[in-house]
Amino acid sequence: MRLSRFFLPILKENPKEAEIVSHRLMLRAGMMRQEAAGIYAWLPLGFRVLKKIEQIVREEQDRAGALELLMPTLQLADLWRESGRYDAYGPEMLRILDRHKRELLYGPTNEEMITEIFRSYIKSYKNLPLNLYHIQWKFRDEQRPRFGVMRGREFLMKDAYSFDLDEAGARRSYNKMFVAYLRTFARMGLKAIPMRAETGPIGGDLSHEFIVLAETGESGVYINRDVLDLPVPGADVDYDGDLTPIIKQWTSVYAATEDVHEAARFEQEVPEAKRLNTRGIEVGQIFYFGTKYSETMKAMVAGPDGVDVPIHGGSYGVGVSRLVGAIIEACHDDAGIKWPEAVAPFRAAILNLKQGDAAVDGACEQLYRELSAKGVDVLYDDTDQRAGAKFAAADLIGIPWQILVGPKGLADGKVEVKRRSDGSRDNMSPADVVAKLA
Ligand SMILES: Nc1ncnc2c1ncn2[C@@H]1O[C@H](COS(=O)(=O)NC(=O)[C@@H](N)CS)[C@@H](O)[C@H]1O
Repeated sequence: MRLSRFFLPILKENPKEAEIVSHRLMLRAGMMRQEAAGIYAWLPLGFRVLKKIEQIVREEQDRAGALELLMPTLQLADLWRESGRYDAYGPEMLRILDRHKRELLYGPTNEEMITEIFRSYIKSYKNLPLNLYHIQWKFRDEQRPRFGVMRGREFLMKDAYSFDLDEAGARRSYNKMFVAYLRTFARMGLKAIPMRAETGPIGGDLSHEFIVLAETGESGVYINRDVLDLPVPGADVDYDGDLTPIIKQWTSVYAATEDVHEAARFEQEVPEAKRLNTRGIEVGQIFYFGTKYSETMKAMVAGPDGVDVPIHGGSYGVGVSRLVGAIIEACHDDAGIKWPEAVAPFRAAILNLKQGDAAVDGACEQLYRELSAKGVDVLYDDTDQRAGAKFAAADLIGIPWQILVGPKGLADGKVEVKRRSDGSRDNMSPADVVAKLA
């Protein structure tokens, strides 16, 4: 992508409404624009990151055996009356009347709708276990939307829903999602710690939140530092095998949100030097809620003995749009964002340090052509800004690799490669840059 042809409305100043670094940097880096309280337009640079995060979530859901579908954002109120949550959900629910005065709502979550879909087709335990998911926009009329995409009103969520014959089966489904979440967040360069949590409006009696440590996080957390060094299951993890050793390993080290924290146990179990009380950002939450929805909504299957029983369910959410902010909270410095390569909007930026100089222009064009031909996502800063402004922009938007092309280096057949994550620099030939990044 040539920057002269892109749409990247970088802000010079820090927007005053931004209270946390991710909100400030997303606005300054031209990644998004607020259209209403808690409602954002995703501009091209931010949208590229959102799609990369979404794709990692999708790949790990698929690896765990979940099946992707897409449910609508609008739902019938009557569906929520069946489960008894229509009134219980309260003012966070955006209620809508259509032209025929039919009562609709903008879905904050989809337990009811997925249960309705399930019960319409599945009647036998032989079709279980089943895990259906989608990646869809949600609306929650938060009292105080704030911190940019961290607590929005319209936000993108992956929500998966599992269906099993009994609790044992449902726990196996729960464990698959637990492992998939460990892998998902690790692939984004995050350490997301699974912690026991309250179940809240979703319900049930078993839930874990996956929390990224960050001072600006809304959740207070208490952990044994050992949890930060536990191994994340590899891509070859056997989802049809026994996952309980992995779950046991990750849940036997103390990690709890403040709502379920047990101070006495923490003191007793965790050596002083290993105790950490800090804050974190909830990037995902998983729930086992048994027959909460299947009983009220009559989602039954005939068991092995032919008798109809309500299925045991669970739901599993990931804050896809929140993750854009969470990753910035975890990966930034004073100059701007430091994207982990897996989610960066572009892998490399070519900075032409002397626009109009034939040798420099030629070298940049050749690098741009060769890297693009090898499938490397490149942003070529071919604007006529001075070098200092180009350095600042590249640091701000957080592209992992910067390729600085100037007349002096070129005279020696070299360009400078800067690694954004640690600031390290290397001089090498353009051909070696292509070999390194392709
Ligand atoms: N207002 C919000 N803005 C941005 N992300 C949010 C917001 N509310 C929740 N999320 C994200 O969405 C994830 C799942 O939301 S949730 O309420 O915990 N779970 C559910 O809704 C279940 N139905 C999971 S399928 C959260 O872990 C969080 O990362």
